[in-house]
Amino acid sequence: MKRHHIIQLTVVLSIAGAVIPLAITALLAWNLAVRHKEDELAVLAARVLERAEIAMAQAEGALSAMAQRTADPCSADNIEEMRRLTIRSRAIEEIGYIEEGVLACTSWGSTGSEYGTVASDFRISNDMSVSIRVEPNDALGTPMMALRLQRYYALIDPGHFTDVLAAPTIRVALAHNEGGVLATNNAPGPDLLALLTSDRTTAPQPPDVYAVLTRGAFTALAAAPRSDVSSTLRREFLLLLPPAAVIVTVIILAVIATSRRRLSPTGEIASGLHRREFFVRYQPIIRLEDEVCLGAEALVRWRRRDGTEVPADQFVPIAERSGQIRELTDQVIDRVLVDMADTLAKRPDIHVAINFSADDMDSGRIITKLENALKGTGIQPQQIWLEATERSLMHVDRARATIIAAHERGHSVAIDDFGTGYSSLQYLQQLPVDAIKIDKTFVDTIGTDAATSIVIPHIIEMAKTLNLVMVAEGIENAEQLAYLRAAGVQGGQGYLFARPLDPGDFVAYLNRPRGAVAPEATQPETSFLSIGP
Ligand SMILES: Nc1nc2c(ncn2[C@@H]2O[C@H](COP(=O)(O)O[C@H]3[C@@H](O)[C@H](n4cnc5c(=O)[nH]c(N)nc54)O[C@@H]3COP(=O)(O)O)[C@@H](O)[C@H]2O)c(=O)[nH]1
Repeated sequence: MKRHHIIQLTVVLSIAGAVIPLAITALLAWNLAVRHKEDELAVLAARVLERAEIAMAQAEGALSAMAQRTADPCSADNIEEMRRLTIRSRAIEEIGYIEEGVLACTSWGSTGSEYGTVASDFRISNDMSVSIRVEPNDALGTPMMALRLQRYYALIDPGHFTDVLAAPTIRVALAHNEGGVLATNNAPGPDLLALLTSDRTTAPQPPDVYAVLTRGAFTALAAAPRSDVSSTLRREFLLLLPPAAVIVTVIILAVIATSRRRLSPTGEIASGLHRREFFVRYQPIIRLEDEVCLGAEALVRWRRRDGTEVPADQFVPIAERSGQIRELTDQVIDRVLVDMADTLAKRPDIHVAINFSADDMDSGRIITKLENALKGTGIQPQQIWLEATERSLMHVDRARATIIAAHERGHSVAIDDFGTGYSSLQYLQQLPVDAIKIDKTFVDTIGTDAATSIVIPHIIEMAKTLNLVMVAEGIENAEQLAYLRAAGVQGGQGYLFARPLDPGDFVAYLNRPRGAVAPEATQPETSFLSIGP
């Protein structure tokens, strides 16, 4: 993914990382606010039910008490008792006695007025019936509910059930299972009343927040408009905001950290490895004696998606530090075998030197990797050289074990950049390497009066003493070539011969007619590379 795409994605994910948790928080706050409102409404509905139950119980009790009296129903004593029961009960408005359709007396005295035919709407028990809407003759105002036992009746104002202390926006209703809606307060609409009378699960959901409670034969409803919820919503949202802010911060930090990682060199190398953007160029290695090409050094390159080519020294050290060098080495080995399988199989006199890092040399895992990779390719292990810098061989014991294992399989091993590291005679004696590659910095001093120009004769002497093959790096001019050839350095590479080449160009270079010995004539025994285990 390109840099600006990663930055765009980071911005989008950061915004989403902030918006989504805040939206979820708002939704959660809304649900909590609704839940709290529903709880408040349930308390109101419970109060309505309680009032209804108490009122009914009081009316039933009063009627039973009156029915048990033996005195003349409309005697002064009986009327006094009716009045006493009416006054003692908050719910009962009136108790009366009916005789042959005539209201003989009530708690307020004798009347003699017509009672009329009042149909009963439902029965509480076998002998107690209820009429929901009774218009009392003495016009107490609102329609009343009448409970009747034998000839006694008690009038209850149903408004008393629903007349609970609540905000004006709160709508309340009470229904009896058999009698339907008994009382309402603040005029609940038909959609709310439907919740009392029909199946609540199938009834259309009203826009209001509501609570419906059923106890015994009564069902009570309390409802509030959604706008009432907003007052508690703010409080709930502010309560949830601190944890939401923490989540948002964590998400944004994680997004930024991930994109920084992806934008970091390590992240970019990881993407490059994932997309296998690394490829190999081959710098010819020349036998100085007759300038015959005997092989090549594999030098990794990175072609980014935008087409830019990154040189090895800009990413190899990073890959070494980040532990990505293993994957990189593996991809280089695979690439070399793909690029060179045909050429190496046809030309057993040719070798390719692959660079390995400290991690590769310490772990020794490359030996197995090479062994597996070479299987069935027709390439001889002798044709793959291992190159490692002196710094890569610092853990002498582990490096020696890897070198020995390489020898056992037929590979040769060269110390790269010789002279720039910790090279000492003792150190070299401990490592059974086959060749040294004299670093370019020393080759550069040939023919100059640089202070380091005196080093190269010593390196050459030391290598000869230890019977090591020498390959000089970075030969750029004829003077350097002449000096090295005269000093007995067997091999060399550098821009004087060729720059690192693409595989096809290297094969063409290898087969070039100019000054080259015919491939058939270039037999391994004539090569300085015929050394080895
Ligand atoms: N672990 C691995 N290390 C690798 C691998 N491929 C390369 N490397 C190491 O990276 C360092 C830089 O290498 P590179 O940029 O490829 O440079 C090499 C040559 O291009 C350059 N060269 C060769 N001849 C000349 C010359 O005449 N003049 C001149 N100015 N430069 C020249 O030198 C580098 C050769 O390096 P080496 O022989 O290995 O020292 C370098 O340390 C590589 O080792 C890899 O796959 N794995």
